[in-house]
Amino acid sequence: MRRQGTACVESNKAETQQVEKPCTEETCEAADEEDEFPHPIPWQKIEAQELDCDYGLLFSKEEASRLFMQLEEEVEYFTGEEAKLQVYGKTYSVPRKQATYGDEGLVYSFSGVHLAARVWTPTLEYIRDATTNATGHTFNFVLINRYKDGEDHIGEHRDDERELDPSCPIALVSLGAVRDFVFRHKDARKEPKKCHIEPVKLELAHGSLLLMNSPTNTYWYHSLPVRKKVKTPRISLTFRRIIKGRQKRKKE
Ligand SMILES: O=C(O)CCC(=O)C(=O)O
Ligand SMILES: [Fe+2]
Repeated sequence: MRRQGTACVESNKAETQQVEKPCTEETCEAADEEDEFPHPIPWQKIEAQELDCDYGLLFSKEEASRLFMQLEEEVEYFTGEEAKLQVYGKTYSVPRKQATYGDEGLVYSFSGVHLAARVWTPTLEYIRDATTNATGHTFNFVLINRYKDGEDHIGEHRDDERELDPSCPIALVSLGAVRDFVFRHKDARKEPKKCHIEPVKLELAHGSLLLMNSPTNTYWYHSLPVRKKVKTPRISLTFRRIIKGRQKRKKE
């Protein structure tokens, strides 16, 4: 992604990050003029050893709420077998709802499931294009996760599937309830711990965009932990670029 000349950041309450100082109105304007993308947003850089992310607010609260409601009408989530997950030969229910949309013929495979993309809806195209305008990257696929409340979650994983284009970051758009998002370095997970690398914890705001740049997903696992106090739903959209020739076949 290309960044504005000056980072103009409020705060995303990243617990372990240094927050850059907000810039003045003049420097923000100057940075906007320099930017080649039509929808420049104030980015915050989030860095740690082998972790490189950019975080910013892509949509205002009002627009994010409108998009959330439209997605509630439009998105068709998987049910039945497609809503299950396979780990070491065992089948589990996914503790959230999932859907995939994208360019024709795309299939995304992970944890033993092969998810075929439905055709983009108008709202998904709008969010995808806003993400492209803000980042300069194009995406041909989106995985949508819907968490009905704080009981729904996603366990630690890396999005390192071989069909993902390594030159394209994963762009995570959040709508709805604010949730914690935790990165943990792969060497800090196993016992005995190889090294002490602190986790990186973020709060993903309504309307926010988190760009996970290379090599983040090679070294860092991420999760959205259970948060029992959260009583309202959240939708996450992870826009990706899949290399067509590398996909596995969809299971018959
Ligand atoms: O809900 C989130 O923000 C995370 C989703 C995620 O990690 C994924 O779709 O791979
Ligand atoms: Fe992920």
